[in-house]
Amino acid sequence: MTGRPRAVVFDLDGTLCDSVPDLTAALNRVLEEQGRPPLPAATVRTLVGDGAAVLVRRALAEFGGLPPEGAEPHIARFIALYEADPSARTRLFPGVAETLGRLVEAGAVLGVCTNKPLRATRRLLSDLGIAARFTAVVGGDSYPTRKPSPEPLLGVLAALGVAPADAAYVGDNEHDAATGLAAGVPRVLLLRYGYARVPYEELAPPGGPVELLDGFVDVPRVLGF
Ligand SMILES: O=C(O)COP(=O)(O)O
Ligand SMILES: [Mg+2]
Repeated sequence: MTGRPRAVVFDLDGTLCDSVPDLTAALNRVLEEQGRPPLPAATVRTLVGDGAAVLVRRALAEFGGLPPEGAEPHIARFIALYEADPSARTRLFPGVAETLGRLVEAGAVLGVCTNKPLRATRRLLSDLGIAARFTAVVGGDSYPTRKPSPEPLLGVLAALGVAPADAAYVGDNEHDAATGLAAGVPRVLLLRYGYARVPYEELAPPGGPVELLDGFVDVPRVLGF
């Protein structure tokens, strides 16, 4: 890529918004309905990043074991609860709305590539007032595979009509680093305020294509806008 990218694709949870409070609320409703104790938000934060089904499976399996009926009905219940109200306690990280506006004004086309189910993703982007910034949005259930597979990111870029070589990907965790690299995107930025389960320094060895940022407002400068 010479100069600034034509497209910038963003992860959602832990990158654009702090969604842990609403994920925690929906998850704890599901646990409460089974007579299980609630999980603190700090624990739920460590379970996010592989989509709704894995979030519920991890919560059930790691904290009390699978019920006899299995995880499926509880996954469905969680998704229904979360989709109905994904934004009551969820906030954009500082500078996100303004920075997305700057990028669009500077001529970038923007997309979202998240492991969150697509319906909840669309509703959350709309509730947060940023849906119109994105030309293409892909969720964890949009393709047969989800991140760290490159399939969803390649799908967003195809929808945007931009080659991976002309794009940047901005995320917050180990899956985002792996996804960006596997898709052949030359610039991969990670926000170090996010929900990674691996130390950020390990995800971005010096001299490699993955770069660490402290704040969302740094995205345009780092990408040459
Ligand atoms: O795990 C999820 O539901 C979504 O996480 P992501 O937006 O960081 O991909
Ligand atoms: Mg994330």
